Amino acid sequence: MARPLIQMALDSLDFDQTVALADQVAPYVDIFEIGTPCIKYNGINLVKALRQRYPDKLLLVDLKTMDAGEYEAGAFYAAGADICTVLGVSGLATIAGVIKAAKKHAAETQIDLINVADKAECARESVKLGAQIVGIHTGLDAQAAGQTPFGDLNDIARLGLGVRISVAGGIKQATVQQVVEAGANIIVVGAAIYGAPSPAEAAREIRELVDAAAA
Ligand SMILES: O=C([C@H](O)CO)[C@H](O)[C@H](O)COP(=O)(O)O
Repeated sequence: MARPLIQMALDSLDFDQTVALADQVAPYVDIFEIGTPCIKYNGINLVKALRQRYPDKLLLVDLKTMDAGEYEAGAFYAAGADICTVLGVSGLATIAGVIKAAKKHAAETQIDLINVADKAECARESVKLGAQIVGIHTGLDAQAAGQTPFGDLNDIARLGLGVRISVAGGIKQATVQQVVEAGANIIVVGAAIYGAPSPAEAAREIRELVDAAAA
């Protein structure tokens, strides 16, 4: 199995704390995600700052675009994003717009299936349009209501879409093995790292667990 990637969800609102957290976990993660609240609060300058500080890391901007796909995402790809997210619920025209913007910058598009009713259909159509990553995502509010991403991950993995699958939603040390075995290629971790007494130590543990599960 190809080594799954670990994506660190940087979900603080504070610019300096976000960069400091990135510095702590950098040795153990493959992708820095600028989370949705963080990008709304800090804007494109944070993308530029992380791009300059980490030229070799993958950088995902969790725009969760809902409209004006090409227009909104284009600026973030130009600033250095490798991946931007677009909501599956936005519809195919918006998804196509983000994909068009990504192609202009030789970058990638991730579909976020959060709150999509027919996830299989949305994933299939998005992949036909050219999306490279399908994101299974139980958001923070849904997590608080007791939901998990595991059932959806199994359903989407079974489709054999031939693109990478990302999984997000409360993934922690105890569930890393399960999601790797279910077929996730990108493991997104936020609170289990930034909420730990030592984020660096938590990220190191997760790296070890992901690599062991994939071995
Ligand atoms: O995308 C996220 C959330 O919707 C806020 O934008 C989180 O970054 C994602 O859920 C990962 O964080 P954890 O669930 O805390 O691991």
